Amino acid sequence: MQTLDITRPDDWHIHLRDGLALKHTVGDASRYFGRVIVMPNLTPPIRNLSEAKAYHGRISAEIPASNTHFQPLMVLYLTDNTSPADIAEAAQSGLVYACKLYPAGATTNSDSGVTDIEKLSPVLAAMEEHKLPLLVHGEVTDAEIDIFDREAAFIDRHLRPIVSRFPALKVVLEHITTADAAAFVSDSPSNVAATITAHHLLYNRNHMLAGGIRPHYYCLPILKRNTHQQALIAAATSGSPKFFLGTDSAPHIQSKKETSCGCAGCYTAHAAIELYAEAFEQANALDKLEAFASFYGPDFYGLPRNTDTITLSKTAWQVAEQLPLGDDVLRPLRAGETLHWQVV
Ligand SMILES: NC(=O)N[C@@H](CC(=O)O)C(=O)O
Ligand SMILES: [Zn+2]
Ligand SMILES: [Zn+2]
Repeated sequence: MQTLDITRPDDWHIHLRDGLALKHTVGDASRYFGRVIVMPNLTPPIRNLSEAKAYHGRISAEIPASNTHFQPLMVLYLTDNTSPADIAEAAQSGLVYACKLYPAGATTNSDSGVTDIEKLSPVLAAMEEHKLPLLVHGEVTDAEIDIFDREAAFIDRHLRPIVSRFPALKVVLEHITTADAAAFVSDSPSNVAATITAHHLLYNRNHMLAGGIRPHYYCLPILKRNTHQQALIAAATSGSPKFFLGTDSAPHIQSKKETSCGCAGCYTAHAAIELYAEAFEQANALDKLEAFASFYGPDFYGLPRNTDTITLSKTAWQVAEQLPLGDDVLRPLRAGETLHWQVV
């Protein structure tokens, strides 16, 4: 039987939600991930240190007592009202590891996001000064821009200017979906990086739309055409330290996905590293998985790499049709289908 030992991986982009859901999301995420960067897009969002502390407490309460490897890293949600003082306080706390820019209206729970990125300059300057990374949902929100072009448009309109105006600011373009994003990140200085999800490595828009519409593949930024998928696979398996693991596991109850106006987000926390292993194996690049999953993320954030390991084995297993989410259910990615890798 084929096995693969890798240094314990971290997830640099995950949605754990809140309340009753935490039991299930934390349960799945904490199986083998070390650190997870916890997205702050709750309603209301996590806007300052005191909200981050309270949320950290609610997450920590769901970590099994026997688990000594799992560590949630908190993120602030930038709004039009975020102040440089909020940034200084968060940076000095040791509890907050980044701030997230959601253009208002770009994605799930982004209504409180930033309406005018220009006005964010004092906050970005404070983040640069306090060495707090900026995490970006990189899509423009203009109704006239085609949904498949929103990431590329964001890079040209907003990201290039931010990167050149704040040259020491660490920037992570989250969940990239295009060749344009991969090229932008590759061509930028070393303070600019990107996370890549397993589902954007495994799928393109044909999987979502050809032969029937499959709402469980619908996420934002939306799956693009195959040529973009190929560029993401090339980036993830390139050995470049600018690209690292961020699942964007984003749970929504089944009834909110399978409806006339379904929510955006794919749930992958039940099988995250297993899905990445499949994608890397398909690209003949299993030897590149460890650095992508376990080295480049902490290196970018300036944190130590994990020192223990996990073992993957090539053993087929079937994903459940449904998983609990609070007092409801969700349909995980690949529900009812076979996966080929398993964590021992
Ligand atoms: N990716 C998604 O489609 N959805 C995420 C939000 C996000 O990461 O943009 C969610 O919170 O559901
Ligand atoms: Zn996003
Ligand atoms: Zn996300």
